[in-house]
Amino acid sequence: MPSLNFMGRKLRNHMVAPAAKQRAWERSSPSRCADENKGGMSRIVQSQPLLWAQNELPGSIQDLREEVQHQPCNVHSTHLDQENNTGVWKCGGASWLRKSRMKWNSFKRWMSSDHPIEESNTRPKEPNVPSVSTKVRDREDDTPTDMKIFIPYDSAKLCITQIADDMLAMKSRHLEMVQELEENFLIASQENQEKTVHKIRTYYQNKLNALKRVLHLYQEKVERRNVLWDEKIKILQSVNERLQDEQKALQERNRHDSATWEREKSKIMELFSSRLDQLHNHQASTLQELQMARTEMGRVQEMLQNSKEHQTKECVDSGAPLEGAKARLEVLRESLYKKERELSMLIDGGGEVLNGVAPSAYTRLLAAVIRQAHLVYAEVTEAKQQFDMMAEGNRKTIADVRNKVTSIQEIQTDMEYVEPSNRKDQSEIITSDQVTQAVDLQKHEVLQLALDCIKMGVTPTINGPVSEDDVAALDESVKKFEENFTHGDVSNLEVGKSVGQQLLLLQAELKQIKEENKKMTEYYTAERTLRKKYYNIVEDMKGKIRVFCRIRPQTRAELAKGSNTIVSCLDDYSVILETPRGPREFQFDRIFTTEHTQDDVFQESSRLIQSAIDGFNVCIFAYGQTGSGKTFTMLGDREQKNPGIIPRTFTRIFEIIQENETKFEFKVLASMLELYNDRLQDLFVSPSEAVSKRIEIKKDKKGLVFAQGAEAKEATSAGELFALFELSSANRHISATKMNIESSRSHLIISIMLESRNLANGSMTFGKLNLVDLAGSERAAKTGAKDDQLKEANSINKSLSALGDVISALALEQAHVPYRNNKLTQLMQDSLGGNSKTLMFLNISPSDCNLDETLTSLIYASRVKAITNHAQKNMESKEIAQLKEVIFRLKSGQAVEEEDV
Ligand SMILES: Nc1ncnc2c1ncn2[C@@H]1O[C@H](COP(=O)(O)OP(=O)(O)OP(=O)(O)O)[C@@H](O)[C@H]1O
Repeated sequence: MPSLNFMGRKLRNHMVAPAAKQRAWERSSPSRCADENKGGMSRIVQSQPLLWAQNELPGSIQDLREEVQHQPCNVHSTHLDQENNTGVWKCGGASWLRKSRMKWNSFKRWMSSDHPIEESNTRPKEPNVPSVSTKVRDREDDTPTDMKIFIPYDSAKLCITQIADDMLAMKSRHLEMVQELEENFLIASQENQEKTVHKIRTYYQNKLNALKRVLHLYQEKVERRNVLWDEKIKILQSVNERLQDEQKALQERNRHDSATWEREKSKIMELFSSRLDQLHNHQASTLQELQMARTEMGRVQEMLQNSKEHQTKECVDSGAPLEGAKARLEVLRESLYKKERELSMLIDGGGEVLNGVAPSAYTRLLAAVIRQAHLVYAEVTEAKQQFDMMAEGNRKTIADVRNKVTSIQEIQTDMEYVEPSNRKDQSEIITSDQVTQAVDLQKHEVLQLALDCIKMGVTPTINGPVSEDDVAALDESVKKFEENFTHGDVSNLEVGKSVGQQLLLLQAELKQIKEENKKMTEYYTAERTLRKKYYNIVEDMKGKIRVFCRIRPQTRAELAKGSNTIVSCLDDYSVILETPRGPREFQFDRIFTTEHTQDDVFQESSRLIQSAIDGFNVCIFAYGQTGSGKTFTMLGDREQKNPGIIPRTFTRIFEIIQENETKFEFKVLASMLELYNDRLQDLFVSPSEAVSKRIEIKKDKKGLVFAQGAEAKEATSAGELFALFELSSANRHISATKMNIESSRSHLIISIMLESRNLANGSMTFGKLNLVDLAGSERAAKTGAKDDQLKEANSINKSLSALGDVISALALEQAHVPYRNNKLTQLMQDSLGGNSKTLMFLNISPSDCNLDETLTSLIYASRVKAITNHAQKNMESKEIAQLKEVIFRLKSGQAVEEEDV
């Protein structure tokens, strides 16, 4: 049975009409729809009616294709309507078919025109099944036009139903696809949007971060500057306060002196001003006289003029002379000239004759007054100021008055051009004005002269001829004046002078007291230092553990952070820590500041090296938080430009040995151990070898602690000892903390056994010198330690806390001291509270960022100071030493000489 492919599906259950039947159908349908074939309908449609009448549907593929390809809506509806009318197409499926067709067509249009890509994307072509449109087109091309295929009604119906189903399915699929596409699009756009937003956000976030960093740097800079300024301001403030205090004290002292002086001063000033007033009054009266003389002269001149006119007339009339008038005029003129001379001399400062006083006597009088005044001026500061102010004010007034006088003179010159009738009145006004100004000017000039003379202590020179009577009169007045000065008014001046002198004396006394104070302070400090020194020696003799505190300088990191210094030194023995609750003072045996060198530090500790050689157990150890300067103190810097206690000790040991080699025979043995993660390690062997080595802490019969299993190597020079130390340093554990500082993560214990034999008596001494660089105490959280580092930190803290417990127990003199709690305390047993001289270095940071650690360390070290050791010399007599030697030789199978026994 032949099958049809339709829309990619095989159509089964359809009947293909036999060829004969088809041909008959073709023949019997010549022009069935001739009228309807207006829109170019195919021939198939035109030839249908006959068969339709026989209840047979147009079942050819061509028909279906036609229906599918064209827009048959109106045509087919007409056609179907017709069929309905004829009752052939009765199944009621026309509208259904139409709808399907319409949907199909619209879908086809959508597929072919608008969404070619989507079609290919969403519905991949099956390789062997062509798409509907292609297939139909192919068939159009391939199928001969005269070929007819008849499909039975049932098959067609089924086919159409299937098509409809397909279409519905397809529609729903496409709707889904559209929806999916829309969703995809939405998601994609959303993603795009989010990506863009993310990109923008990241870009701006980066920018913001960079800006923040810059801002942070600036802030740090500003903060650092602020801190510096604050410090400077503080210093300035303290200086200012000190100055203010001093000023207040001086003011206080001056106040009651100046009150007395004020009174005396006003009296002196009154005296001066009354003297000056007298002079001024005299000048004024002289000037008035002069004025009167001038007026009189003017009147006489007028009279003369009148009489001239009269005389001329009379002469003309009678010829008599004007003898009387002339004589009077001469007298007047003479008196006027005299007055003018007096005045000018007075103004020039050198009056020939003043009020009947001769110049030499006048000079003496003036000199006496000026001498007294100058004394006051020179010795009393307030008086000096007052005088200077007065002189300045007076100078200004003189300048003003001179200006006025000049302007009056100018007016006088202009008067020459004024009408003679007006001239008289105006000249009178001007003259009176001139007189007032002249008096004023003289008054101030005299005052200025007096002030200048007082200031410089000189007497103005007066020239001119002097009569005998004048001299006698003046001598009399000078005497009177001097008497007045001595017995009466002048006493005030004396008081002023004595006040000034007292002031000077007081100042000198103050200076002396200050110097004495300074000396006293120096003596006190020296005394205190000496007392402490002796105290230290006594404590040393008693065997107390001595604690030195060393303050390191601020590190670069701390300076960069802008940390403040909170540790200061009161003296060589007291350190003060500024805490939020106020300053706390701690006392130690010695304080070393940043100004102290490695040499200073070693000098203080070198006495103990001699003790070790003398047969004592000596322990020097450094304690402090990480980075506080323990290694710097014990070992020095990495380049060994500033060697610490350990290398210096090596050198010193052999220096002492060399100094005593004629009297003693020495043997130096060294062992170097590390306590890392609660494990003792011999540093003379590599870490890999050390793993298999077991070291145990033991005590010998004398109670001296030693590490069994650790090598002790002999050194015959400082160089050898140093080489041994370098060898051990290479095997040490160090790590970098968060602060990026190379940090010791283990406790370093260097034990130097010093054996000496007295060549004179054969006695043996055994000293042990323990040099310990403890690992840094630290807070794990602060250093950011993790894993191995955290383990290290825990182990270090555990050992240090065990050390703290031992210290507490020893300080409180408890019966049980928990030495055995940790290997560190076990090792240090004979150094702490044992048979030892112990020196502890407490290293601290001066910065506020380490306040907590510094405070803890200071408290810790304060407790250590309370411990008393019982230092004893490890010595054996010659006999014991010899017996030991014999026993040793016997044990080792050597021959024993009689002498030995
Ligand atoms: N007195 C000092 N003068 C100058 N620099 C010092 C002084 N003390 C310490 N330093 C410097 O401070 C830094 C830290 O010192 P150091 O390594 O000695 O500390 P530490 O306490 O031994 O640290 P850790 O416990 O981590 O080993 C070093 O760079 C050191 O040079």
